[in-house]
Amino acid sequence: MSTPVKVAVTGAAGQIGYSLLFRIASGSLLGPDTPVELRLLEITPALKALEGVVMELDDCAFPLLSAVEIGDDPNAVFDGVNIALLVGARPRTKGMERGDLLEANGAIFKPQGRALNDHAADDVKVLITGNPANTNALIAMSNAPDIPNERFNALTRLDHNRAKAQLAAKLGTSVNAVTQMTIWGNHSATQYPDVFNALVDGENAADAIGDQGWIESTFLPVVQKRGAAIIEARGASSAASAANATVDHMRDWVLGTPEGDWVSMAVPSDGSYGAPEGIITSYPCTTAAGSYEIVQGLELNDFSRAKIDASNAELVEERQAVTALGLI
Ligand SMILES: NC(=O)C1=CN([C@@H]2O[C@H](COP(=O)(O)OP(=O)(O)OC[C@H]3O[C@@H](n4cnc5c(N)ncnc54)[C@H](O)[C@@H]3O)[C@@H](O)[C@H]2O)C=CC1
Ligand SMILES: O=C([O-])CC(=O)C(=O)O
Repeated sequence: MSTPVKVAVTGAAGQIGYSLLFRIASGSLLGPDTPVELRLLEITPALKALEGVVMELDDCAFPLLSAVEIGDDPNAVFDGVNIALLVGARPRTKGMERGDLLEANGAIFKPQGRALNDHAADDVKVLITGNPANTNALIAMSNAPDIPNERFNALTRLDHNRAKAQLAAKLGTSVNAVTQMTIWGNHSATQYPDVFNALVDGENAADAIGDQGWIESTFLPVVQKRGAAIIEARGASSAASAANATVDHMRDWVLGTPEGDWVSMAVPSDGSYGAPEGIITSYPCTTAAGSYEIVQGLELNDFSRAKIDASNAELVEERQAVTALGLI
């Protein structure tokens, strides 16, 4: 067996943590041949609950789980970590938009960015799930000048998976038939799920749907507002599906995407497709050998262009807000 990979998870005693840790320890993240060491960060009052979760991890007797360490000091917990999954943040409740969490949650990511900068392994990859995910990732990245920017991603894979599921249901096919789906922009209600560049059984998805009205009035709002619909139904924000998407994103980043397909990842903009540089925005990406590339050369019609520009404009506003708060 190889040396254990050190995986940090913040907010480990929370809802998402309760699904995520067991998936990581069972081998879903890095495969059946890679042992993992978990480094779990929580705020001090949640450490007792976290001890209970660790007891449950012990009771699973996972063959791949080599060690678990917990703590409330990011400088200690992030020491030598190769992967950091930053989940810990307050979730929104009914009636809130994710951006309403900027001030409260943004403050968490500045010290965590610094701690990663000072203590993580040289190869660290950082994925931000805690909302508002794109701008929290920008805060963490901006406070970690020694870590290359492209090692900071934010999660839009849940939106990507939701879009695939809605499309497959509409066309009465399997999710496996849906490829080349893209979420553009912010993980917020302005995100743009793009069916014009997606394929269903190899055919253009928009052509297969053949109904612009359904795309605009049903598909887009259902995907954009799915998080709110889950809060309405469950009384709490999505957790198991968010943990699943977090695993999907990091697994693909480390292990690679399949030939002929891509995934949605919020990554630092390099100006591709006219996105302003210096924001973290969702793009179609392929990955290989632990690195991602933004898929180039896709055609965007005027409808798509306007939606993507609006979502990126929202990210610029969020960046201005956190700049004014002194977080970046
Ligand atoms: N990007 C996405 O697709 C999704 C993002 N989310 C977001 O993920 C975040 C976590 O959601 P849940 O697990 O449901 O929330 P939760 O409230 O159940 O758990 C959050 C945990 O984070 C901990 N925490 C707070 N401050 C911390 C800090 N400074 N360091 C370490 N831990 C800290 C809390 O003590 C709590 O245990 C929320 O911001 C939520 O909105 C949720 C679903 C999807
Ligand atoms: O909607 C929320 O607040 C939680 C979340 O990000 C999602 O489910 O997409």
